[in-house]
Amino acid sequence: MSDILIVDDERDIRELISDILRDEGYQTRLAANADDCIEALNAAPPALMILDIWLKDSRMDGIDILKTVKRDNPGIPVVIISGHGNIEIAVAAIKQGAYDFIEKPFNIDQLMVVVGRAMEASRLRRENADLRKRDLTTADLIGTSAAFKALKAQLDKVTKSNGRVMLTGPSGAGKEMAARYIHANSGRAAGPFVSVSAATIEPERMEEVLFGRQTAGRGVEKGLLEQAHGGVVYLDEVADMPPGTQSKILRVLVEQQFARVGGADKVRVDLRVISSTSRDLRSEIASGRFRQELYDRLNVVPIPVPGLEERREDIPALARHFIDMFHRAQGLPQRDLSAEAEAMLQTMAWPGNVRQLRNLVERLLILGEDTGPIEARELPGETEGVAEDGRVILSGALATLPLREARELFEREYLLTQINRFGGNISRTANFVGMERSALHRKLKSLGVVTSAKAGGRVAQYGEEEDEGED
Ligand SMILES: Nc1ncnc2c1ncn2[C@@H]1O[C@H](COP(=O)(O)OP(=O)(O)OP(=O)(O)O)[C@@H](O)[C@H]1O
Repeated sequence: MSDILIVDDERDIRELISDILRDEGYQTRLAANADDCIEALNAAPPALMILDIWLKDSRMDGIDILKTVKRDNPGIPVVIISGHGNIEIAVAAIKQGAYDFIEKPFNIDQLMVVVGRAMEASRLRRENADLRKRDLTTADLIGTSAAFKALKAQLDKVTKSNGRVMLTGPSGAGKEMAARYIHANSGRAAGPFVSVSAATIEPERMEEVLFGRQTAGRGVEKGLLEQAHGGVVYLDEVADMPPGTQSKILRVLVEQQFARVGGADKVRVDLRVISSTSRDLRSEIASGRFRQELYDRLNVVPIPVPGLEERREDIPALARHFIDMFHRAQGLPQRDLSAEAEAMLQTMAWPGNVRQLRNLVERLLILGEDTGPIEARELPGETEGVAEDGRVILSGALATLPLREARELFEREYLLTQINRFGGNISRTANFVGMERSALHRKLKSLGVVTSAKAGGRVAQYGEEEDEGED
């Protein structure tokens, strides 16, 4: 990401700019029209773009390309080249997000000043983004539960080797985080960590994205595998890999080398492969969707990553960790968690695992109060209920109480609800809940529930006795 993409329909001009910049030590890539430009952007985002406004034989002009870049790659600074006297267009381009402009004809010094400034801005922006990303992705793994400790012990063991690791576990449980942990604590920590999400790469572009491209005009554009040289390549959700990609990856693993698209040279890269799946690969293999040979090569050390519900003990520490993180990275308020909110978080269902917790914390910090602890009432309307798998979901209020008090609260609310359902009719209620009428009366009395025969409204309540409601 330290090269400059020069987009100009006039060959002399783009080559002149390129020569000047290369003399100054920059790497350049050239594009003559919108299609070449978009292709180059997709192959790898450059550190800077120099873009001519008028492009002949191009399906988009410079302003349209600028808009596309600002939409898809807002971090790339774009310097516009405008014709002499076209100051309005240059101003319009700046409004669309261009970093600066140079007017034709320009001299070398002007060009170098603008490019120097833009590259510096780009470097700072990247550094910032990297810092933020590191903050969000490679922070220490949080957890003290038994399930987490078992995971950590396995991760620590594999940091010392170079073996291929397959992380399994539900989505959002922290598989990529675990892979980053292995990388950061291994001998490859100084090398790159490159994440490949095969499902999101268009199958037609897969080879180019993975293996890179080699052309006479543009030289070498490194693919993801080459970018990961000396480090770790993380194959995310391998079960989502189209069959063609599975074969290609398998061949690289077997041959330990590959060729770039359009190139004959064999490229050898030094990689550690860590992959992940949230699906059962054995059944994917059985149904013919995943190749057994690839599975055997990737699954050298399988490590299961537990879902959040298997490590509820870690939820408060994780929630506090995310509060700190969002405070530092985004300036969101640093709030504590009330005991009820904490208990409620620990009893909720977490189908989206740690990611869901992180998103919830972010939402609470954005939408909630600026000060004071996060309270249970701010949490999503999860209350007691019976989950699909038959487990009871408890609210924070119940979860913080001793059993006797929790049972009393439950019984009172349960019986109130039933009496109201049956319109205050104690016989029918007793029949439904499976108690003798007299026993139910005693129970209600001990719980402080009074019933009222008044028509309409809530006919049973907790509190002062009004009259002996009867059927
Ligand atoms: N133990 C942990 N400590 C701190 N943060 C964690 C931990 N586990 C996961 N996270 C955070 O939870 C979020 C989801 O984790 P990650 O992306 O690693 O999950 P994943 O299992 O790879 O998900 P998917 O399979 O959907 O890609 C990330 O923001 C990550 O930083």
